[in-house]
Amino acid sequence: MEQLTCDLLVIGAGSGGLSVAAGASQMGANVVLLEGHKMGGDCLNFGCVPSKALLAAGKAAYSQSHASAFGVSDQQPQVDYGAAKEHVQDVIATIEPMDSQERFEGFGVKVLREYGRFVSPTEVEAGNHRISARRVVIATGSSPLVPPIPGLDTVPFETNETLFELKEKPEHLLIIGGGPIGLEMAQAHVRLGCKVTVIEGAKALGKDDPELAAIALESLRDEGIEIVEEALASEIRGTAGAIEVHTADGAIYRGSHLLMAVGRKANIDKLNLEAAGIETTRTGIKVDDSLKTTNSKVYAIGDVAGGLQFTHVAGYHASVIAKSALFGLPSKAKTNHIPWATYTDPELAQVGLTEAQAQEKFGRKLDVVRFHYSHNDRAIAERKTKGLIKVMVVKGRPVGVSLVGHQAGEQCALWSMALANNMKMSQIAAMIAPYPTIAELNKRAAGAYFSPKLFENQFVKRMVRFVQRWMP
Ligand SMILES: Cc1cc2nc3c(=O)[nH]c(=O)nc-3n(C[C@H](O)[C@H](O)[C@H](O)COP(=O)(O)OP(=O)(O)OC[C@H]3O[C@@H](n4cnc5c(N)ncnc54)[C@H](O)[C@@H]3O)c2cc1C
Ligand SMILES: NC(=O)c1ccc[n+]([C@@H]2O[C@H](COP(=O)([O-])OP(=O)(O)OC[C@H]3O[C@@H](n4cnc5c(N)ncnc54)[C@H](O)[C@@H]3O)[C@@H](O)[C@H]2O)c1
Repeated sequence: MEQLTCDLLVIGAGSGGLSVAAGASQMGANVVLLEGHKMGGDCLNFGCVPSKALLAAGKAAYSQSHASAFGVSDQQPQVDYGAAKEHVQDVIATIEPMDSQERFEGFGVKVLREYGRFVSPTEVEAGNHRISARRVVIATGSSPLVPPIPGLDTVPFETNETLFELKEKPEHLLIIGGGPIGLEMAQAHVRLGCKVTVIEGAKALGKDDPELAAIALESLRDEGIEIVEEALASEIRGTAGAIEVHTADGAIYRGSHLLMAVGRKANIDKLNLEAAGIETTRTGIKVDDSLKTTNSKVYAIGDVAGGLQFTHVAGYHASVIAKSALFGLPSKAKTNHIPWATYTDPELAQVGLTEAQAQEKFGRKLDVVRFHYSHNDRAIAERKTKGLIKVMVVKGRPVGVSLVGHQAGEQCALWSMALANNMKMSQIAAMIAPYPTIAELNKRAAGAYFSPKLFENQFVKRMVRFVQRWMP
């Protein structure tokens, strides 16, 4: 067994682990990085990147069949599903060098392509190496949750780890789970010419504001996706190509392929956490505000930390712990400014509190302002008028923003900045967006907060009349 010592041992080379390793090594730390499977982790290989690439293929097909509104005749798209999957793999291959072993070795990181397991509070074994580290970062991510639904083990099914390799076009894709994975993949597939049924046990897009989720769901249903809610999958039957999902209410849904998209489970099984005195929760590794585990020399970041599970959260976590692991400075992770977006068309995005959460926290102090895409000139020109921005405001400052519509994910970034810096609505209103852009929505939403105060205010009216009387 080869003995290694380092300042920082990073376990897992996904979004979180790579960000820590790149930053720490370039700032002078001696870093060892372990990866048991693919460099780049879920996001690059089985998550964000392939899902957005497949959505882009679906969008290309959809625009062919929906061109007549622009004076261009509709065409029935000729979809080569296998070629669409080759496009997905090509996109992954284009991004891959950024996450490659060679690139990280170029930063001076020692990369070992092995799974790691703790053997003591500060030592980890990986293959024939025993690594002793001053600080350890667990960034092992999550895997698709496969619940023990009776019969599931008797039929072939896809998860996000297999779907992007599937080359045969599903005639009828059944998707269990109406969260972001289920609905993004539902729209990509319906646009590529598959029949799609989404079976959701509770409410589809249930983590988002229901008013805005309803707008997204209406569009998805209009495109032909069957979305059944309050339908808990309770039994699976059938054979390859002829699969049945039975739900608790007695209904049966039949299709050719099945995708399981019912959430995630933290990757902790291989880590032997007991040897390091690291405790877990129902959703992942137990961490405090500074992302330290119950072993003060070990941090957990990204999906495995069991909170919000997004690539940008893993990246943010990396920056939070870099401060404390490298410089010994106090550093805490906040959540109030973390956005998320579901990249269906229309997109659905959220940062900070939803209306219901803000109402519960602030009661009568809360103002909610809305602005509809149908009043945005660019949205009208692009025929993307279905959408809404809703801003929750307390004492002149935004505490949450929900968006549904064209580029909602892009627009959300501005509000994350506003929340991160505790900005006022007046500062958003002072921004000038180029005309005509979707971004004008943000300024108009801020304006909508001030308009009743300015336009329906008797004092303002009297003041203007008074000044006008005396003005030369
Ligand atoms: C279909 C899908 C679409 C998604 N789309 C988006 C999106 O659009 N935007 C977004 O922000 N997020 C998206 N996500 C979520 C995003 O992929 C994750 O939040 C992100 O990848 C988490 O990063 P991570 O570093 O925590 O874990 P991962 O990226 O999963 O990396 C963990 C790595 O650790 C390795 N590992 C595990 N155990 C060990 C061990 N014991 N030793 C060594 N290595 C180990 C794994 O092999 C893996 O490579 C999506 C997820 C899915 C599944
Ligand atoms: N655009 C993005 O940023 C993006 C895209 C995809 C995934 N992700 C990340 O991946 C995570 C996982 O996504 P997900 O969609 O798998 O999980 P999710 O937890 O968001 O949704 C899973 C859904 O499955 C339902 N469900 C569970 N068991 C069921 C059953 N037996 N029958 C019917 N329905 C059942 C749940 O009610 C829930 O609505 C997300 O929370 C997110 O963090 C992000």
